Amino acid sequence: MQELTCDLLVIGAGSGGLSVAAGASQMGADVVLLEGHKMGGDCLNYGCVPSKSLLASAKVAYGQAHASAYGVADQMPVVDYAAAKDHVQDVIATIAPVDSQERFEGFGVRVIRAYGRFVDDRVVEAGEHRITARRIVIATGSSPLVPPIDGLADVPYFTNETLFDLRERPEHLLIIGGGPIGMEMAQAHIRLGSKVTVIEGDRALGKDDPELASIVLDQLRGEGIEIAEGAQAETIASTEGGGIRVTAKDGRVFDGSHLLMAVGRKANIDKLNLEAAGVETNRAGVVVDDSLRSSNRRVYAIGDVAGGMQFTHVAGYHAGVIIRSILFGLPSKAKTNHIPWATYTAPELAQVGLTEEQAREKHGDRLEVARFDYHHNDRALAERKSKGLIKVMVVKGRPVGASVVGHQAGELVALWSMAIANNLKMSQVAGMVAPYPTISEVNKRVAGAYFSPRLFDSPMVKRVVQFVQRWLP
Ligand SMILES: Cc1cc2nc3c(=O)[nH]c(=O)nc-3n(C[C@H](O)[C@H](O)[C@H](O)COP(=O)(O)OP(=O)(O)OC[C@H]3O[C@@H](n4cnc5c(N)ncnc54)[C@H](O)[C@@H]3O)c2cc1C
Ligand SMILES: NC(=O)c1ccc[n+]([C@@H]2O[C@H](COP(=O)([O-])OP(=O)(O)OC[C@H]3O[C@@H](n4cnc5c(N)ncnc54)[C@H](O)[C@@H]3O)[C@@H](O)[C@H]2O)c1
Repeated sequence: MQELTCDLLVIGAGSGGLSVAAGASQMGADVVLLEGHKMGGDCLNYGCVPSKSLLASAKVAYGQAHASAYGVADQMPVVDYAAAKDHVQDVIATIAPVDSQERFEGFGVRVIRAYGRFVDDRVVEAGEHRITARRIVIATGSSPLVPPIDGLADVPYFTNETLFDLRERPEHLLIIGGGPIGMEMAQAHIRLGSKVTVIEGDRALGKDDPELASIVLDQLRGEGIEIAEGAQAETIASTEGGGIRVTAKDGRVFDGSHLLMAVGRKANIDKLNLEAAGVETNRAGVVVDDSLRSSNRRVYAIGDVAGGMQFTHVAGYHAGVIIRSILFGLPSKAKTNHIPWATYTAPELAQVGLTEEQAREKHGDRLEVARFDYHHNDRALAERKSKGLIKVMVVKGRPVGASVVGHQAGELVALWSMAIANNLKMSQVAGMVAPYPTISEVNKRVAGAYFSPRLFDSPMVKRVVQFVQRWLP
């Protein structure tokens, strides 16, 4: 066993761990990084990157089949599913050097390719190494949750860890779970030529505003995806023809050729022997305070394993929060009110801060909701992507949440993250000038919509204008 000591030990080389290791090492800390599997973690290998790449192939296929509205003949797309997967792997390979062992060794990080396991409150073993660290960061991410559904163990099924390796196009893909993984993969596959059925126990896209989510669901159903809501999968079995049958609690039956499980995540804590370190856990993962510290003050947890919002940009944000505390000993807290998320279906669905329902519950009558429809955005009309809506929840002139559905919703929501993070007023957003014609004018126009009734429906404003006009030379 080789003994090592360091300032900072990072366990997990995914979105969170790599950000901490890169930042801390470049600012002078002595960093050891452990990775038991692939550098880059879920996002690069099995998550964001492959899913968005496959959606990009799907978008091209859909565009070919729906070109005539633009004066270009529709073409039945000839999809080579395996070639689309080659495209996915090519994108991963292009990004991989950024997350590579070589790059991190170039920063001076000692990278050990082994799973880490706590021995006591500040010592971790990994492979042939025993590492004693002043501070330890758990950034071990999450894995697909595979619930104990009757019969599941007896049929072949895919998760996000195996789907991107599948080379033959599924004839009929059954997807259990109508969250972001389920809905993104549903649209990717219907557009690439599979039949798709989504079996959702509650409400599809249930974490988002229902009014906006329904615009996405209408589009997906219009493209041919069967979305069964309130259908809790209860039993799964193979059929005689070699297919798969899912039966819901209420008796509904769904037959298909392939099955994707997309019912949420479980934190990767099993291999860590956290009891030895006195690190408390709960069902969501490692229990942390606002500073992302665990019950062991030397040990932090960030990203998916910390059990909160599970997104790459959250893992990256967490990294910044703890670097401040670990390297400089400064107080630093993670906030959530300005963290956006987006689901990359077409149309996209994005959220930051409170939804209308949450804002109504928290702020009651003080809440005002400004709305603006994509149908009034000239660029969206020119592109024939005018199905969309933005809602901004405003309290005392400041945004507390924004929900966007439509073309580039994920891009639009970033502005509202900045507004909320900096406690900006709606007047400051309205003061921005967006180039014409861009989709981002939607952001300015919704701020304008907040002020319109105050300016255009106010007898007082009218009286002042008439008075001033009488006296102006
Ligand atoms: C299909 C899919 C699509 C997604 N799309 C998006 C998206 O579009 N946008 C977005 O923001 N998020 C998306 N996500 C979520 C995103 O992938 C995760 O939130 C993000 O990867 C979390 O980063 P992390 O650093 O916490 O964990 P990970 O990136 O998973 O990294 C954890 C690493 O730790 C390693 N590890 C685990 N245990 C140990 C141990 N004991 N010792 C050493 N190493 C260990 C693992 O091998 C892994 O490499 C998606 C997820 C999925 C599944
Ligand atoms: N665009 C993005 O940023 C993006 C994309 C994909 C994933 N992610 C991240 O990955 C996480 C996991 O995604 P997910 O879609 O797996 O999880 P999820 O928790 O968001 O959705 C899972 C869905 O499965 C349903 N479900 C659970 N058990 C069921 C059963 N037995 N039968 C039928 N339905 C059942 C739930 O009601 C829920 O709607 C997301 O929460 C998100 O943080 C992000």
